[in-house]
Amino acid sequence: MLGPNRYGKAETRLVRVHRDGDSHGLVDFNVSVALSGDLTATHLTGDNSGVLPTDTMKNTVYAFAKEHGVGEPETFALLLARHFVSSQPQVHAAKVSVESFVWDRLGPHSFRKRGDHVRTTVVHVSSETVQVVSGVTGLVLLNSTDSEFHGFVEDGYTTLKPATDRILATAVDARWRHTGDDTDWAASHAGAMDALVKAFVGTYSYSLQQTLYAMGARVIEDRPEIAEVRLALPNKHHYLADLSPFGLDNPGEVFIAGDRPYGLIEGSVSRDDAPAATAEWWL
Ligand SMILES: O=c1[nH]c(=O)c2[nH]c(=O)[nH]c2[nH]1
Repeated sequence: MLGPNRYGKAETRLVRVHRDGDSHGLVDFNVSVALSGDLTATHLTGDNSGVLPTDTMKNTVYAFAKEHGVGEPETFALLLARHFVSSQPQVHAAKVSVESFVWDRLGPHSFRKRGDHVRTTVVHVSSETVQVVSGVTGLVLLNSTDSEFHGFVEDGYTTLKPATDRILATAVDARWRHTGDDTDWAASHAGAMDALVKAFVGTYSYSLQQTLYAMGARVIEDRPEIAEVRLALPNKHHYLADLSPFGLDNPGEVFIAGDRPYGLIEGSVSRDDAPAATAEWWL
């Protein structure tokens, strides 16, 4: 029996220049489309009469970028998702994901790509429901103190020493689900980012788990349009270098930046009255 299925064009790379006079605007997106609906025939018999080619989806991304311009990623994703659901009767739901790469302006037509985090958007549209999820990935943060970790379980395999002053560092992977589908997306994203960063900076931490909850709670407190936040926080361990063989003291100054393995702390924080999600949206 054929199970759940969907199909689409993944990772269409779109760069849109808005030539408004001498000062140009630049938008740099990676757009993925996934459609689901009445697609049994193509799987079971190869009857493609209900299959909109993924090549057409890619073309639609570029044509819409020209015809409608490209503003906020949420707006562009909603436009595309609604188009596929409303124009193709056999398509019952569309998921459009956008990775948005930020370029800082250097001049009227010159830009420098920001190397760190990527803004993300995933919208799900069906004939009855709309769900908008915004987020960020690869936002690297570090506190060089105000972090402790002790009081943990110790069994026969535990070697970790309690820490009363350590580096706490992570690369934030966060998604947040909006209550509605009509918000000032730019202001909302900037506000959520600000809340995440301020909570990381301002929390005296006894575990990355505690910091995770503080970050999610701060977003929920600051942003009424957001129903739920999901966070995946790798614990980017920094190990104190042992300099005693060289007769050197090392009171929290020289560290070895660890790579793998890393702790991975994941969790969700939601508003008490958050409406239920209408589509799956795990990280
Ligand atoms: O903040 C932390 N949480 C943990 O669960 C954990 N486990 C560990 O070894 N180090 C840490 N640090």
